[in-house]
Amino acid sequence: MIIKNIDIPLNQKNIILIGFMGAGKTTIGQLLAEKLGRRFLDADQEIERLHGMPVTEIFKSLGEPAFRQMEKDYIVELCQQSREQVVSLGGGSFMQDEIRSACLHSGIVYHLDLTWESWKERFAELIDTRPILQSRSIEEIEELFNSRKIIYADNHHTVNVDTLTPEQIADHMVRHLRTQWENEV
Ligand SMILES: Nc1ncnc2c1ncn2[C@@H]1O[C@H](COP(=O)(O)OP(=O)(O)O)[C@@H](O)[C@H]1O
Ligand SMILES: O=C(O)C1=C[C@@H](OP(=O)(O)O)[C@@H](O)[C@H](O)C1
Ligand SMILES: [Mg+2]
Repeated sequence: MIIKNIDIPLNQKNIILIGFMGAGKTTIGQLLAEKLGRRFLDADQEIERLHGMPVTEIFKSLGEPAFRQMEKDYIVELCQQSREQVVSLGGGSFMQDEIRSACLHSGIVYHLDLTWESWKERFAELIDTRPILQSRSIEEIEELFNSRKIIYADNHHTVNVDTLTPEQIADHMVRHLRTQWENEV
């Protein structure tokens, strides 16, 4: 795969949010984009728009492999073609090598990290809209959480989201990004 957008200035790179379902990627990405005056793209919302159905329906009627293919097509293309966006990924997309590689080469990747204890408190509000959670026991979800954490460790910056509000996290990221942009030589 040829990856474009590698050699662009740091302040033009897409900012890409990764992390487990419910970590706050969509909520914080939207806030961060507003604060930076950038366009916001949520991969799931864009896939829903492109294919004309909700993610839950894609899983139900076309199956998970079809959804993973849609994610790969959409995110790899986005990494190649766009700059200066804030992009929130779906939690499973970073498991695909091509997506991970395209994001890490072309963007600034922030991992929104939270502990299993904090995550469990969000479980009830996630279950209806995350098909991946519906077919698993809590023990299996914990296993998935731990195995994905290893993959998410491949990032540029990690932000712990256990105790702060989305607003505080977005503010922290703005400060962090501005420091990086100012220090670029
Ligand atoms: N820092 C936070 N503190 C408390 N609740 C949060 C926080 N970030 C997100 N949430 C809540 O968790 C749920 C999942 O958030 P969402 O942004 O959809 O996560 P993701 O896109 O990572 O799956 C939402 O109900 C959201 O309001
Ligand atoms: O982790 C996953 O496999 C998924 C995460 C979801 O996005 P969020 O991480 O925004 O919840 C969505 O892409 C889909 O339900 C699958
Ligand atoms: Mg999301």
